[in-house]
Amino acid sequence: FRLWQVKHSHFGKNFYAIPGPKPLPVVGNLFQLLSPDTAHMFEKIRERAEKYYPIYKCQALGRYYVALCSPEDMELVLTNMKHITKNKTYDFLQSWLGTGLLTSTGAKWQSRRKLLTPSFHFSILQEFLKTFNAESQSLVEVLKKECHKPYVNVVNPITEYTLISIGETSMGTNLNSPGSLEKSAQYKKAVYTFGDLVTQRVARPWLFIPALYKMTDMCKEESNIVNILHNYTNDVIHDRKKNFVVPKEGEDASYSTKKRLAMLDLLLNFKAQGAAITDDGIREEVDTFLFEGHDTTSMAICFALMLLANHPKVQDLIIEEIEATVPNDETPSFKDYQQMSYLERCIKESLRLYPSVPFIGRVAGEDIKTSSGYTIPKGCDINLYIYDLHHNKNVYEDPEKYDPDRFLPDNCKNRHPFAYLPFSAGARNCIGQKFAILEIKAAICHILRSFKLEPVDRPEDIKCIVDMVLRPQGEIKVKFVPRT
Ligand code: HEM
Repeated sequence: FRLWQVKHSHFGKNFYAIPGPKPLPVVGNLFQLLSPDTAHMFEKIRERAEKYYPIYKCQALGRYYVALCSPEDMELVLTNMKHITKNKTYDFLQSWLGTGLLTSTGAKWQSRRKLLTPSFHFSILQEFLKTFNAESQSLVEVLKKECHKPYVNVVNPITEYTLISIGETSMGTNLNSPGSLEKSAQYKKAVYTFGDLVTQRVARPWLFIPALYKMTDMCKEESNIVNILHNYTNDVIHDRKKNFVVPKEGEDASYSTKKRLAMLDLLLNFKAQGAAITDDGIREEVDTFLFEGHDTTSMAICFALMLLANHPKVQDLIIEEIEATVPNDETPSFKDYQQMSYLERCIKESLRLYPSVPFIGRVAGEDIKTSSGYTIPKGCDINLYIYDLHHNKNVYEDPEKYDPDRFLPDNCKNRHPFAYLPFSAGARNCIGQKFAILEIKAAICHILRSFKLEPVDRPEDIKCIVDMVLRPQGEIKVKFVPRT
């Protein structure tokens, strides 16, 4: 009866008019969504996106969503404040991230976004650059010890680099002390396990029912994992609290600039001023930023290194640019990195092929008339597939080719403004995008100055999996040859 009711409602009439894989009675598309493994699941999503471009619908056991892959439809959703609420998938992150900036909505999201934006101001990023340069140099030293091997799985050392960097910058904490290393390793493992649990749950709509989920071993595992994740962030906050001195009027705070505080200092200061934020409120933001601020940039650097290893001429051009900008192996300044426009194009192209956040989700806050004439009904979940937008032949010629020149100003000018969305767009775009690009530039610049990269994995060898962040199923292997 419920299904009949939905089918004949305003919601159902519009939803069922949208094309998509044929649903079975009662279970809908359940068997198309369930896959033996997360790499297979990843492939299936790509197949559906190609077959039904620019829009399709899926439905399983009372869960309804519409998938979008075209620039026109992405623009409709991302530019309208009515659609800023995240969809059901994000609810599964809340046991870990609470309702921090990534998962919250409405007035809470608005006030936190306003509060936290200054902690990524470019004057603070200039300060952070000291850390990115120093940590990139430490990364090079780690790679020097590994480069005699036939290859390095870059995921481990690069994740170490990005985790230490976000700890040192936004959190004002040293995650590289002897006591922290084991905990950091546990934390990184827990992030992966959490992502896997969420993916398994999203593919099994019956586990959306809390009472059923609570009876599973997955739920028990999730609560152990969340404990590990929260203990880690509690330590970060505790450590910073010990060293943080509330700045007096007109005084500098350590780890921050004259006028602006780094992210955790800003929250601690906000609380010290008597503002309405609890310790849990601080923890949910630290959880959010520690995760978003290291896992995304780590995967971006790993995929970029693999692509560069496969494109020696691109490496040569980057080296030429670095040498022209910063001669004599000097440490690049903020301005130097800004001038490295070829390096920036290479990173952009790498993020096109491997967007660290491959999809984002929203709820339609009102009916949406799509570019192809369908209506997404109010209240429906929407998945925006950034990965498929970036790989679509309607949007990019020869989409699988790595070609940094796609981002030359002349080659961009006729492209739809929503054709390239690694950092999303609109009000809920990535707050850390400038931080990310600077951190990635510093790592690649230091690595290429010290090593020539040779291919081990080819792009076609790498299978990605469905997760919160775009990841390979296994390793990302690159050979590092020291430059003499
Ligand atoms: C290559 C690196 C990165 C990529 C590709 C990336 C991508 C994205 C995307 C696509 C979103 C929108 C998510 C959504 O709508 O659900 C987002 C949001 C966000 N990102 Fe990033 N991100 C990166 C790095 C970072 C860094 C370094 C930080 C922090 C230091 C960060 C913090 C956040 C936060 C807090 C949000 C939520 C913003 C809001 O809803 O107001 N990200 N990011």
